[in-house]
Amino acid sequence: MNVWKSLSQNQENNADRSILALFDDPDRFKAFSAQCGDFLLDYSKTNMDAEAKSLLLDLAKSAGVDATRNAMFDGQAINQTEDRAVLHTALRNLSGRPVTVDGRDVMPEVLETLQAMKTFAIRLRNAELTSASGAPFTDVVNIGIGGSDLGPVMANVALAPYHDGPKVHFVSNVDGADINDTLKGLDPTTTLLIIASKTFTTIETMTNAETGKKWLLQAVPEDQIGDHLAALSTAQDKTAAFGIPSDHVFGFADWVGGRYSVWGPIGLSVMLAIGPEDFTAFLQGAEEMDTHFREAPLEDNLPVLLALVGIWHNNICGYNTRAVLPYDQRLLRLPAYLQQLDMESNGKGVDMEGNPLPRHSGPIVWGEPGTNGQHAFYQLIHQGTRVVPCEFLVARRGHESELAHQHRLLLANCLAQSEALMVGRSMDAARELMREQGFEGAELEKQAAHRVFPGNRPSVTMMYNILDPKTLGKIIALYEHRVFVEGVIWGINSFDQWGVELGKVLATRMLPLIEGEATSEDKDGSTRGLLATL
Ligand SMILES: O=P(O)(O)OC[C@H]1O[C@](O)(CO)[C@@H](O)[C@@H]1O
Repeated sequence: MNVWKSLSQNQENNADRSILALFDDPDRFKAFSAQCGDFLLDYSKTNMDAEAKSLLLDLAKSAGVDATRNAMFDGQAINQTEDRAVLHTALRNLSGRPVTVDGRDVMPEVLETLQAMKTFAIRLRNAELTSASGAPFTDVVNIGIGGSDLGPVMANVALAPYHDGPKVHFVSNVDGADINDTLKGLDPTTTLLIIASKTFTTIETMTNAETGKKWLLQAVPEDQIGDHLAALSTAQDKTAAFGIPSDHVFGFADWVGGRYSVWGPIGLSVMLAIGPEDFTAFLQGAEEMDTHFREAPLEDNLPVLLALVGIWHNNICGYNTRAVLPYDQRLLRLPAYLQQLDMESNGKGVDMEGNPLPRHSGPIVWGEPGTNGQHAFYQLIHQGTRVVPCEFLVARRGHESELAHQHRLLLANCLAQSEALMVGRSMDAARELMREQGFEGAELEKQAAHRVFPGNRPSVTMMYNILDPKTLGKIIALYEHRVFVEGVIWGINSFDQWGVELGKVLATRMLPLIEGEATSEDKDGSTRGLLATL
């Protein structure tokens, strides 16, 4: 029987399996958790049993996860629709181990660029590299969108305790409100604008870059404007045309995907905020996870296991979303970051050969930090008609040692939520509760029904010592490889994003209609109707 069928069979045979009952096995936690250093992945609170786990591992083996992973790390062009290697891992290959693309070792150039970023960051942070007036830069604005924004924003918020450089801001949306509100409080004479765009053609970024440049020109002489600009891009001809001096341009190759780019030049704003040393620790954390992913056997391999949990919930149990719930306020932007990483990578409908997929690909990823979410959408997670697998992340300790009691409360809430999801509350327990409150008869029955928690709802918990740069690097690399493994199992290309193209093309054609320079005759009735109201 094929493995997919065996997995479905396992699930059908155990449709009423109780997650809690799986803990009758005293070794359940040990067998269904794995570690990479202090980072622990607990997937014991899922309804996966030993047979299902073993079948899932067979699935990973038969899909060739090992071989494709090696092909990725070795620089083969696994992004087939763009004929590109996929080498974000080279950006954190601090060992300098040779990585060849088309017969050429790319590592000398990668390390040289990293060194150039460090030199730039040190000089700016030490006020050796100054604004046109000679004053130190107080503020840095990263103008970018998608992968040229979400990664640096997420890391910047996550690493707030390590900020000791200029204040870093982010502008992404083409909505003028974004740049207007960001620049409003800033002084152009002490602000550096970083234009972050892999292609240097993205309409939102280039429009905001022009607006930003005009804002600078109000206070900075035109011939010195270059002092206030930097660029992060693969398109160095375009950065020069924009007026950015070559020593303020940090390039990278096309084998770094946008949503995988925070590790290189796109991370410059993070490096400016936290300093090169902490940025290097961020890379080291990712490098550690890379080594673990390459070397740990599949059954102990965190990215593989997290991917298999995802496949189990999505394809076998039929749960179509997953909630990322960091009990770590500084991971506020992690869900948004993972939405791009996961949904842009694995939101695909055809396999490598272009054939329609026989089963669902990537799930809907969403989330918010706890405990805030508890007072918002957890109602649905606990009592709604849909099952939402949850992914909790929590540190063993916080940075605020003087507020350790608050951290204990945070931990208590995190652990209580996964317990509540699994254990639930039976009708009998709810009746008892209502009886204690003086209800009886039909009213007791009615009130009790509202207080039942079905339970048996799955979650995974990831625990780490503290959210430092190294741990953040590990978390992000873990999720990158998880997305990769899931993609390999579905047989899709996780590294292109053709699904974003059509909207871009239509927006370009729509603009003249909005500006009244073209007629809307060939548009559908809804679009015509909407245009008519402008
Ligand atoms: O860095 P760029 O080239 O401006 O692209 C920004 C983003 O746009 C996308 O291409 C999707 O629209 C993302 O994949 C990418 O991260």
